[in-house]
Amino acid sequence: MALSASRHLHGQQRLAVQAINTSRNSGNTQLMASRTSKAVPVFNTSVKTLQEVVKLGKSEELSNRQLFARLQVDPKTVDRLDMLRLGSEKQGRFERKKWFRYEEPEVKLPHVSFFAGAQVVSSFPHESLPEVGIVGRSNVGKSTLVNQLCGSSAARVSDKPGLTQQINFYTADNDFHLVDMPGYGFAYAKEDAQKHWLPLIESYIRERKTLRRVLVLLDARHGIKANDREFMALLDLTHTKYQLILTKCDLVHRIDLAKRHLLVSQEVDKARNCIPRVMMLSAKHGAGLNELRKEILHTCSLGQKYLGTHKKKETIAQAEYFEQLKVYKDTARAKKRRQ
Ligand SMILES: Nc1nc2c(ncn2[C@@H]2O[C@H](COP(=O)(O)OP(=O)(O)OP(=O)(O)O)[C@@H](O)[C@H]2O)c(=O)[nH]1
Ligand SMILES: [Mg+2]
Repeated sequence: MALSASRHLHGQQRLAVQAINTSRNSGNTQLMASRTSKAVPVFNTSVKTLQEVVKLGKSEELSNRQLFARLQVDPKTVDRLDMLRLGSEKQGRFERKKWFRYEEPEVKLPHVSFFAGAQVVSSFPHESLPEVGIVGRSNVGKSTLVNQLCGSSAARVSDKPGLTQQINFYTADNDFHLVDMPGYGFAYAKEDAQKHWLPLIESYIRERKTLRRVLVLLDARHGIKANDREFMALLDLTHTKYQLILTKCDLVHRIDLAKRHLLVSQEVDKARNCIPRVMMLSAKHGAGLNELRKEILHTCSLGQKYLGTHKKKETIAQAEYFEQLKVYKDTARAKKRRQ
């Protein structure tokens, strides 16, 4: 597991991250940024723009936080987050008061029930149904996600990190399995326990033939951390398909969420086994869960069974929403002109 984090990065991304690190190490206290310098437009324009920001960071010795603040987001992306109710909103002046909302058609997954827990490889259950594994740092919300995806309370959840201490297998109506793993990067876990879990997770990932995809959960407030990179390097090495999910999106303002999404997407752009689409959700508020449910169903080849008329309903709901959004924006523009 002790794989070098930088090995996972590619060419330009590595340069960008190195430059960000250099700017961080070179002393953030001596800030040379002029207040008048322009924000660099970034969203939707891929690696080139990240380089621009990094160049700016180098020339002005900005910290990561300041670089982050300089990123600009595409209003269309913010509208999309708004539609899916992802990200928090500042109260007061920045709060959007709306009389309409996107009535997202719900995707229902079958209830899950716990059927096996494994602390050693020999306890892994027999390989039968397609499996989706859930990994991530401790306390990122893995067990909560298992519950929220399937509307159950089968998985135990705690606000203290390190609750899940074995690999837990949940079956969804004998159609597929969700596999909840212990978290990594938990500093207070007894070293023995950490030493035990990591090889166990690694064995599961290396050996499990029915494993269709691994969902790597990242806290939207922090993005990709060093131990996430190590884990992703392992997944690349073992040719395991994986996808990144930003969780706890309700705790991040939507502009910052858009920026975080951009940076994470750019970092994994060229990772060999990573699905390029980085998903966002809030297990607490339910935002983004439908998108992930659909992704899981398609991964387990269950789309036809569960998503029969969903696409049609979704198209109608979206058309209605965009129509109302247009009216809302036109009214707001007219009001502004009158003032
Ligand atoms: N605000 C917010 N809190 C969340 C969200 N998802 C999970 N939490 C909270 O995060 C805490 C940790 O959740 P768990 O599901 O136990 O996290 P875990 O990743 O399984 O943790 P370990 O088992 O220790 O690895 C709990 O207090 C949850 O209520 C979310 O989307 N938003
Ligand atoms: Mg857990």
